[in-house]
This record gives sequence, C-alpha cells and structure tokens, in this order.
Amino acid sequence: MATQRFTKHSGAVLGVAVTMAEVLSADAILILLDGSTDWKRLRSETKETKMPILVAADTPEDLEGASEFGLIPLVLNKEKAPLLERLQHALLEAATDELIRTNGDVIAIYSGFQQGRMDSISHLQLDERMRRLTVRDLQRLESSVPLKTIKAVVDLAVQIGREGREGKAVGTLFVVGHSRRVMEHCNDGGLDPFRGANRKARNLYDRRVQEDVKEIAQMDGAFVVNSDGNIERSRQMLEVAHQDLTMSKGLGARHWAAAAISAKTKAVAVVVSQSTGTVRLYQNGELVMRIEPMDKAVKWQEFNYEPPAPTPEA
Ligand SMILES: Nc1ncnc2c1ncn2[C@@H]1O[C@H](COP(=O)(O)OP(=O)(O)OP(=O)(O)O)[C@@H](O)[C@H]1O
Repeated sequence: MATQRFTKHSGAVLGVAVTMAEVLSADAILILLDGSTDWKRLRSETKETKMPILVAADTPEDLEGASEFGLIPLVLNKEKAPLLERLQHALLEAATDELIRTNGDVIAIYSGFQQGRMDSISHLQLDERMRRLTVRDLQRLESSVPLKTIKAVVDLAVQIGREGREGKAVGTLFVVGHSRRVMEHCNDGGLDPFRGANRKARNLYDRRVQEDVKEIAQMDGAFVVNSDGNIERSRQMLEVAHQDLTMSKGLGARHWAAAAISAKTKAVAVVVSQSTGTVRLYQNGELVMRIEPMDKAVKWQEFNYEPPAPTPEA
C-alpha cells in the first residue's frame, strides 16, 4: 500500500481549495492521492465545510479508514495512468455514483508537478456529455441484466475504445446477460482461453481478468458475459439473422451482430468500434446508448500543459 504524507503544506493547499469551492459553489472537493494519508488530519483541515470531500486513490487499501472520517472514497485502479486520465476517471466514477452532478463543478487537488505533494488546484467543470455514463441513463435501459454488471462491461469497453492495445485501435463485442440463450447462437471463432477456466479467472471485476480481456479483444469474435460478470465464452461468432433491423450507415458486421443478438435474446450487447473507439449499447435490436471515447467527452482546457496521449496508428 502506497502512502502520501499529509504535511503543513497539504493543509494550506486544502484550505485554499475549500475557500475556492465555497466561493464558486462547487459540488465537491476532489483530492487525488498517490496513496493512503492521514485521514484524521485531512478531515480536521476541512471541518469548516459541509461540502462533500472525495478522496481518490488507486486501491481499496489506499483508502481504508477514509470513510470513518466522513470522506468519500473513490477507487481508481489506474496506477500507471497519466494524471489527466486519473482525474477524468475520478470524475466519471463520482458522476456515475451520483456524488456530483454531471454538469457540475468540482475543485480538484492533486500532485501535478511532484509526486506525493499536493501542489495543484483546479476548478473543473464537467462536460454535459458525461451524462451518457450516469447510472440514471443505465437505469433507463430497464434491463433484466443487473446494472452493476452492465456498468462493469461498459467501463471496460470504454477503456478498450480509448486505449486500444499496444498503439493499435481495438474493436470488440460483449454480450451481457442471458448467457445460456446467447450461447445457443454462438460458434467458436478460435481457441477460447476462458473456456474451462475457474470462475475467479473469468470474473470481469478482477483486474487481471480485465487485462486478459483487453488482450483477447484484439482477436475476432465476441465475449459472452453472464449476469454476475463471469465470462462464459470469448472469441465467439454470433449466428443471428438481422433482416428486420435497421442500422446507421457505416456500421459493419460487428454492430449488426450486436443489434441482432439483442433482438433475439434479452441480453444487452456492448460494442466497441475499432474505427472510432465509440461504445454502443444495443437492446431489443435497437441502439440505446452511445458513448464517445472519454478523451473527447470532457473539455480539459485547464490541463493543456500536459502533452496529449499519442494517437494510435491507423
Ligand atoms: N457475427 C459476428 N459475431 C462476432 N463478431 C463479429 C461478427 N461479425 C463480425 N464480427 C467481428 O467484427 C470485426 C469487424 O467487422 P466489421 O469491420 O464489419 O465491423 P464494424 O461493425 O464496422 O465494426 P468496427 O467499427 O469495429 O470496424 C470482425 O473482424 C469480427 O471480429
């Protein structure tokens, strides 16, 4: 578990952030940490404000004990990610959990220049388009597939769409829920590494499994995920007719297959487009949600001191 010292300097920066947040009527203060810190001291420096204080770090262990002091922990699981991405992810998590409004304001404190030292404060305004990923939007799907599982798949799909793999754009397809019915319409598209693996090695909530999925996503075919988030199959070719469906121009076989399986079964299909990184959700044969890659979905003028991530090769 990493730690970050809470110093007199941290207290002073926090004090300024609290004043800023009050003056600007922000929704919350977000503290991005490089590890666990002195929660008691952090709380005592912010006791004057009733504003929610979100503390974000990479692992649940880093955040242990924070909630006992009325702080709201946010686990990032983004150890090696650049600052911009960690901040974006923290905001997205907070918006998804409805801790902040999706078009709200947040005062963020983070180590912008020196690791382990709270040296930067920013006033962040969330973009309207982040709304696409709120729980409320997912709830509107009225699916029999648990929201938690859909959200986990969507999170992973968004990551795949944004990051690709080893500099290359990756597209893939997840069919979530009602897996037994879904498998009736599947054929192996190649050797399936998940077949026969024990449950833990197939559960999407596990970070190692997420990495495996990113690797396998480079190959042809779909992932079949059950309602609990276990991967039942990967590299599956879906055999479903799509005569009665309509689809936006320019979308190819992967998207047709996604729409068709969602029409044929009660599963939700989550597609990552290789060409654009856009994630689309299909239900009952129709497009029900579209999520642009996160980097485009948030305006970050405040952060233009950081060079943009290299664009994947075409
Ligand atoms: N029936 C299917 N079941 C599962 N995967 C499929 C199916 N059809 C196509 N795919 C996958 O989609 C890949 C790309 O197909 P295509 O380019 O036509 O899709 P697309 O919808 O245009 O998606 P993208 O935007 O990612 O290119 C194929 O290489 C294959 O891996």
